[in-house]
Amino acid sequence: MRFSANLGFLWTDLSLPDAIRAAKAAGFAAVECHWPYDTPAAEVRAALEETGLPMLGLNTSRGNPGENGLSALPGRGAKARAAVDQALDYAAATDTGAVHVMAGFAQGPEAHAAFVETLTYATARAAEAGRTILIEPLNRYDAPGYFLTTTDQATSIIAEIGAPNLKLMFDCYHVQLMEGDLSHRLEALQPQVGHIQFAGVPARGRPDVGEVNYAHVFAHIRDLGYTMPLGAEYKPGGPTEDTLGWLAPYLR
Ligand SMILES: O=C(O)[C@@H](O)C(=O)CO
Ligand SMILES: [Mg+2]
Repeated sequence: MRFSANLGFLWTDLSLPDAIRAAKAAGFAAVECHWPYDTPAAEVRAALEETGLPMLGLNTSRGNPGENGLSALPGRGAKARAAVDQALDYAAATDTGAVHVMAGFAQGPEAHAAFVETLTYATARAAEAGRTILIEPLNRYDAPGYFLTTTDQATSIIAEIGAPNLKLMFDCYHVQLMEGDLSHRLEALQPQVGHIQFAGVPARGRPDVGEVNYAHVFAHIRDLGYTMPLGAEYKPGGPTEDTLGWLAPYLR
């Protein structure tokens, strides 16, 4: 198994380039981030080249304070497309494979239509550069009112748009809180999955603490033939190095 360090949560005490170096030193095979826009892309690219780690993904902007993405917000289409452009430009400058297009807090048919419109734009633009667009259902405890909450909703949107580069971000943490049944869902949804993330449930801490047995889940993912690095997207609650005991068996 190979793992990707999510630098939105891990090593947040370091600059993004130094966090990339720390992830390499700890044995991660890849990195991913949330919103890297305050760091010049050239600095991130240099750290990626120095370490040899790929950047797997980054997110579109959340928008104004209190917002959590713009793509499903009726009347905000121009801003949503600008966020997509910003993310794809940063991805091009850092050779990042995927962009997670964040839906935002919205409900109802108009939000659905807005989200489909933004994703249609995003997938067409991303396809020109061979990049993937990800959509991610978030749980109702952390993101109450978020538009995208279940894997059923996500796969129905993916089917409606029909773009081969539109994929599901299967975050085991969110899926466990909303739906459970991780093993069956991972198996059934494998064709639509573009990236997998994980964290301990329910505290979103290190993965070897909580109600999910990740040693079992990781073995199941391996047995399904999935070979991409899995995204460690958890809040360490202290020095990241002190939380990496779960990783050690996979580095031998
Ligand atoms: O799970 C998450 O929260 C993230 O993957 C994210 O992209 C930001 O909401
Ligand atoms: Mg996630």
